[in-house]
Amino acid sequence: MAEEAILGFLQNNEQITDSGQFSAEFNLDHNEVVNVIKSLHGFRYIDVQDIKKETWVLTDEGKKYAAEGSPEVQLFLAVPEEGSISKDELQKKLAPSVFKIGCSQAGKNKWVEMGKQVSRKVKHVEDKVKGQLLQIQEGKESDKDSINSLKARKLIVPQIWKGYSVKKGPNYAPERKKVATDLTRENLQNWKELEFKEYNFEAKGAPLEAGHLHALLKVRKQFKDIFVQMGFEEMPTNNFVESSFWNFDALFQPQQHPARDSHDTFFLKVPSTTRTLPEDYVEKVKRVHETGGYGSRGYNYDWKREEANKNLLRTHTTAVSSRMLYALAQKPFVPKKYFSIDRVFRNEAVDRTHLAEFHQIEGLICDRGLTLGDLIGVLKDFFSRLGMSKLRFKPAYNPYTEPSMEIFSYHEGLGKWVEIGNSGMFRPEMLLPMGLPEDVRVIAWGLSLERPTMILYGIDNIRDLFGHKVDLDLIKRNPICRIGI
Ligand SMILES: N[C@@H](Cc1ccccc1)C(=O)O
Repeated sequence: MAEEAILGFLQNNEQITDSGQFSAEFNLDHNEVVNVIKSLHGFRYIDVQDIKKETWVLTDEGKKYAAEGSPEVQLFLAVPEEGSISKDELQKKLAPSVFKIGCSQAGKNKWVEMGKQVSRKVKHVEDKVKGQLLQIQEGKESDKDSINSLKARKLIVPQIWKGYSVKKGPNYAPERKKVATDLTRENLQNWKELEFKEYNFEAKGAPLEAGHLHALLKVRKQFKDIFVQMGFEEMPTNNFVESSFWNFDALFQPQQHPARDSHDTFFLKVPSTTRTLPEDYVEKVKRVHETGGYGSRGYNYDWKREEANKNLLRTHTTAVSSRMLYALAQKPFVPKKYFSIDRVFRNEAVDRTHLAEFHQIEGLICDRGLTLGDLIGVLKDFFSRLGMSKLRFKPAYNPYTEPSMEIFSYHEGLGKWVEIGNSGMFRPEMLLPMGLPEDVRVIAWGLSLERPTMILYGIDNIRDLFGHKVDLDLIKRNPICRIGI
């Protein structure tokens, strides 16, 4: 229908100036006309030019008044011709919004006298608003004043109308020839008899159903790149199961510490204990817990080997750092910069911001004579590479670091300071039993991977990001969000 009309019209006329008017004249649906135009254009039967116009369409409220009359007229008609009606009575007769708007408009128009009693001030009124709305609904031109007043009352909104002007194209013919579009076996065998559709190099093609990287993986890669640029080596983190010894004891975390409770930590049933620990070192750790040494008073309690042997799911990647530092201490000293990004587990109540497992990012530098100033300098360098240059530090407590500092950053988007990590200098009670030289200091910090990822991707429920309820669509659609420069 539309195709015949367009090709037929162009046979006798130079052009279709406006596909909208054309559709109205020939009583065709404009959407259908547009589809045909696109298809004919694809085969170059026609040349086209876009037309964009601003038109007005009725809002839901506007449509209601176009059908039922404006609120002011509805209100006027509800007031008796003679005498008056009480305001309460009038209110009962009308919908609440019609009453409210009707009162103010009919009052403004001086159609009614508004008091406790309401009465008419004029004999007849004309529903201009309804008339104007109908005119717009029918696609007729309206004057500026009515457009402005309807717009102010939110009864109409602008809409961009898109159409085309159309001329004959290089392949124009009054009737469309059937062309072959696919390179099938049959089409290739009959190629001499067939005409093939021209190849469209501009066509978008079918969207690819490819794999998509999870947001956490993308952000992890960025963190990894930053560490590598700063000269850090990655620690091996492939052991989710760890002994309490490396997770807690080696970190000078006393055996009565609440984090070592099964309410906070997942302990393993099978195998419930570790097989081997370095005995000499265990002895030194026991001593520093019980009686101190290296300038420390220790905790003064009975340190139990069975407690240290218990297997658990590591609660922080600092367990890996303690293994690595111990290994480092067994050889002639060389300074090191280490990092890791991997999973840790905590026995937590799950809510919008907590899961029982998450990822920790951890960095440490081990060298002679490091100071708190070095730690602050490294943190400023590290976080500025993430685009966070406004930092604040708050004194904090960790059993294994002294001093310890929580790290806060000013988040421009959220307009407030947010906690982004934890840091500190490992205690001598931790480093000296390992056998590291006395002047070696270790500065370290840790943060979660989930938190910056949620901020970057605007996700407010961690369960949408990770776990069995993860939103697969989000993974498909998520863009590359760059942190830093
Ligand atoms: N292990 C700490 C982070 C941390 C790492 C290194 C030094 C200080 C703190 C945590 O779980 O929050």
